[in-house]
Amino acid sequence: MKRGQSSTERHIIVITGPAGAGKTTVQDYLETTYGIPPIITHTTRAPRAQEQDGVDYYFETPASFAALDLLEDVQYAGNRYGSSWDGVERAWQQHSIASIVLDTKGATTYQQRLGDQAVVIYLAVPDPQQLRSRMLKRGDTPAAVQARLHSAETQRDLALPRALQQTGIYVPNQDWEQTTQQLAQIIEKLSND
Ligand SMILES: Nc1ncnc2c1ncn2[C@@H]1O[C@H](COP(=O)(O)OP(=O)(O)OP(=O)(O)O)[C@@H](O)[C@H]1O
Ligand SMILES: Nc1nc2c(ncn2[C@@H]2O[C@H](COP(=O)(O)O)[C@@H](O)[C@H]2O)c(=O)[nH]1
Repeated sequence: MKRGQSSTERHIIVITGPAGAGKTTVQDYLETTYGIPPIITHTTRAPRAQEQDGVDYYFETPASFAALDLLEDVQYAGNRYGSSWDGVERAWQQHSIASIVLDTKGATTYQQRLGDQAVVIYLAVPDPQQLRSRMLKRGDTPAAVQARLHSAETQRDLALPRALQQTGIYVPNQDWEQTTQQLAQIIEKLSND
């Protein structure tokens, strides 16, 4: 299959939403529960405690990031992030459904470029105090949490963007049990496509 060629059988679950909403938690759950492989993306951000190169991200320098052949890339809270067709194809070699965690700008790009192959899930946690306490609980420093919450990108991602309102699936992530039930419905529908 050529890069970007449309296929009815292969899908990417694009998980988006504000910082601290639970996107990585959902991605990990989809992998452990359904065997859905994550697409690993690239960033110039420094690794957090416990994060590993090649597992959580490919951690890049500004120079190595600039040399990448990327499908899309963004600036988020002062760092660069980007994803590649190679990453998508590597995940699709393992499973017909893959997942990727993106900001809402990247999610919009995936929807525009992949059409129905991109299934966008918007994880909603509308209360910034809840996002703050989740990031603190995760181990982020208070200064990092403050900077992240005040970034223009997090403020933008607090709401589902207009471009995703028709096709994006709104998933409130307050009650984890309810979240997993909604995820099960999404996976069942995709598996029957
Ligand atoms: N439904 C939930 N209820 C309570 N806590 C949750 C829920 N979902 C995720 N969390 C917790 O919230 C914290 C942030 O989750 P996670 O790191 O997955 O967010 P994220 O959206 O990937 O954040 P970022 O974009 O900043 O990387 C984690 O400690 C996670 O365990
Ligand atoms: N458009 C893209 N967004 C990405 C990519 N990889 C991660 N992200 C998003 O960036 C922010 C910040 O991530 P963090 O790990 O530093 O908290 C978050 O919204 C991610 O979803 C990417 O390749 N492209």
